[in-house]
Amino acid sequence: MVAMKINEDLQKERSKYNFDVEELTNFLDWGPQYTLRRRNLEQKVLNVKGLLDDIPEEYLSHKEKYENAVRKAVLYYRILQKENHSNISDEEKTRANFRNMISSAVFRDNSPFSLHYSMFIPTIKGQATEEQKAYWLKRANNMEIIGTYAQTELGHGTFIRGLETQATYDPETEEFILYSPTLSSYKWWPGSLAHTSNYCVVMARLFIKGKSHGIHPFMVQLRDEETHMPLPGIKLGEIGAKLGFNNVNNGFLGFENYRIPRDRMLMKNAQVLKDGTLIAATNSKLTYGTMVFVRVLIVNNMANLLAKAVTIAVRYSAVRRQSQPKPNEPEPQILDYITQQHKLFITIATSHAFYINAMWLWEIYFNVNKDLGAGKLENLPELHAIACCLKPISTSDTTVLIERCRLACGGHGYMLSSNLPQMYGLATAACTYEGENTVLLLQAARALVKAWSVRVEGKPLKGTMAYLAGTTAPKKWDSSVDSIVKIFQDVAIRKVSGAVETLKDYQKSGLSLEDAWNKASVCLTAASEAHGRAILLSVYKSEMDKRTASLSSSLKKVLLQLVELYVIYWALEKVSDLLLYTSITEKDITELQRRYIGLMEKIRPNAVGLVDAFDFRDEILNSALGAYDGRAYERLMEEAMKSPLNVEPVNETFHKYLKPFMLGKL
Ligand SMILES: CCCCCCCCCCCCCCCCCC(=O)SCCNC(=O)CCNC(=O)[C@H](O)C(C)(C)COP(=O)(O)OP(=O)(O)OC[C@H]1O[C@@H](n2cnc3c(N)ncnc32)[C@H](O)[C@@H]1OP(=O)(O)O
Ligand SMILES: Cc1cc2nc3c(=O)[nH]c(=O)nc-3n(C[C@H](O)[C@H](O)[C@H](O)COP(=O)(O)OP(=O)(O)OC[C@H]3O[C@@H](n4cnc5c(N)ncnc54)[C@H](O)[C@@H]3O)c2cc1C
Repeated sequence: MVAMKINEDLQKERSKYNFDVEELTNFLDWGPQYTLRRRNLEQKVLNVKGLLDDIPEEYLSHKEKYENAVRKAVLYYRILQKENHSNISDEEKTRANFRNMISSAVFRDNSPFSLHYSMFIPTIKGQATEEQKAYWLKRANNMEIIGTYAQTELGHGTFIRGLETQATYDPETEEFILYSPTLSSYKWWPGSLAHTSNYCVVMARLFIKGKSHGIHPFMVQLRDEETHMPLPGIKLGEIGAKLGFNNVNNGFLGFENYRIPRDRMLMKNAQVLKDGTLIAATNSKLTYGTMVFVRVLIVNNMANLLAKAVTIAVRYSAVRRQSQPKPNEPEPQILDYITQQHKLFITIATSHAFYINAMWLWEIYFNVNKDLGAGKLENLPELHAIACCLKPISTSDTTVLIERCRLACGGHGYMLSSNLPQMYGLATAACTYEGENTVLLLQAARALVKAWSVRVEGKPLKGTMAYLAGTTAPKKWDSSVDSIVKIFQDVAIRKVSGAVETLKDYQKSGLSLEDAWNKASVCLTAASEAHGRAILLSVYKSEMDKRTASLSSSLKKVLLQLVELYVIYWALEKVSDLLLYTSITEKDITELQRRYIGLMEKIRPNAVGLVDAFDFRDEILNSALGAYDGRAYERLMEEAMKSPLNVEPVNETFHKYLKPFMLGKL
């Protein structure tokens, strides 16, 4: 084997760490056993021939991209499927896959099967009866059928109660008749829907004897299992090219009185009996369960995306040299510029903050799910409220920080071969899908306004809302990390109380609740963001205090530096709130700024170590700029040579257009 030649600057960086990189990798993976599993799986998958692209995806046409993605997806999921056969619980599977990013080695974009795994299977698990599960889950897990989740329509995504697709029960034949009454009722967006899936869960409005009974899930066969032709009564197609997700095969779907048997309604929560009697769900929002699951998954996924982006940007910043601040001295590594550290170190810390919050949120999710299984619904609203804050904050912060990583790589970050633009495309999509961010913050605001009225009644508040019982009096500034975290809760209390007051004032002025809500909605989303930030900061700090107790003192020190950096970064970002709601002075702010710079200096020697600890194989980073060996320039040139335009020295457009044009003949 030829020894890998490592860029000298990177080599030097790697001799400077003052913590154990492997210990941090194990910590991030939720335990060393999961690091081992993840690496074994990566080894198995990435050795499969034909899985990685010779020609980068971006040089393919729209059609070729899809066809290539399906080819690779089949190879990839066959291996994953074998792994899934092992008899482990969903909780264990989640931990094992917490930092599984293999699919980004296979697709710079995303997989045409991602909806099958992220929504189709979870919907069967969450919405089907035991009997239905026994049949459909087996088929779906074996990939005998490929499915998706079709909820959004051309006319409505956010407002689920406004969906128009009809499922009318016919007791004569014991069938549902699916019908799309308008253009706006066409399903629009579901991934894999256009040409990949042959089944899908359709969310449709149930009608029995002319009466509407709200939205329910139906298992619908779309295509013939043998020929893959759309079945009569089904109108299917692809919605076209997008900013990202071009492998994902997002589609449209309409129904022309398409009949399905009664047992195709997923009936765990609500049932339609043969004679058309409806047994309603104990809570109509149980139908929204898959969305809650994916919102939790998204926080997890954002931590992974950020870790990838910052690995690329930090390694590149260690090998890139630019400018000459001191005469007669070599150009510094751009990583030595404080402004560069300001772009990057917060991204490392944010990734950690999201990992820790995602672990915490998964535990809550599993507990609520167990409760639901036992018929206990009381903790569902809190889970929904937390997910409605953390999903928007994690996706919007990730989008901003990936873009910052791209900018940190200068011109080379703009290259698709850096993989940063594609990652931006994936992150910004998540700001919209699975509940548009503003809309989710407004959902969280409903819960906060309710919590405020509980406080006003003098009743106790629970869980993540308990702190809202605190005083609204201005706070004395104290710059310890614990105090700043607490102050973020105080800021949230003030913002919630301010938003409630604003809402009431508008109502008092004669507006209806709905109009007052609309007028107050900027304050309401700000209150939800403040609540979400308070959760993120306090969970990151308290879980880190707990989880680092068993770590070596050297690693603990580095991790707590990142916690402090994160907390101070956000204090400085939200300084206007601190000026409004605490006794902070200009001098305190200057001290915070100095402390922030001091922390970056402490983190600087460990920067490459911290990103090495994310432990992404080069295939997974899939970037010319971020590989372990730091050969960024060589890889940029290698990637450039893959451009189809470099195959011939003179392009035919010269003879066809340029020459006649220059000769004045065109
Ligand atoms: C191995 C490989 C695996 C690969 C994985 C790789 C990882 C990648 C990550 C995943 C990739 C996925 C790819 C992309 C997937 C995108 C899929 C979609 O977008 S799909 C489409 C996604 N689409 C969307 O997300 C649509 C967004 N829209 C919505 O969710 C809803 O319409 C709404 C929530 C906005 C309003 O609903 P509405 O019915 O009008 O409700 P009201 O406002 O009237 O509130 C009434 C009461 O209900 C309460 N409540 C509400 N929800 C819930 C809940 N879930 N629970 C509990 N409670 C809930 C609420 O709090 C309120 O309580 P209260 O105040 O009265 O006490
Ligand atoms: C990449 C991608 C993949 C997707 N995959 C799927 C899928 O697999 N299956 C599926 O069913 N769907 C899917 N979707 C659809 C997605 O879930 C919806 O686009 C999303 O829920 C937002 O709904 P919308 O498009 O109707 O936006 P709209 O609700 O029309 O939002 C437009 C604007 O209106 C504002 N707005 C809307 N309602 C309110 C309100 N009540 N108060 C204040 N402001 C409001 C929003 O904040 C936003 O600024 C996908 C979307 C994308 C981008």
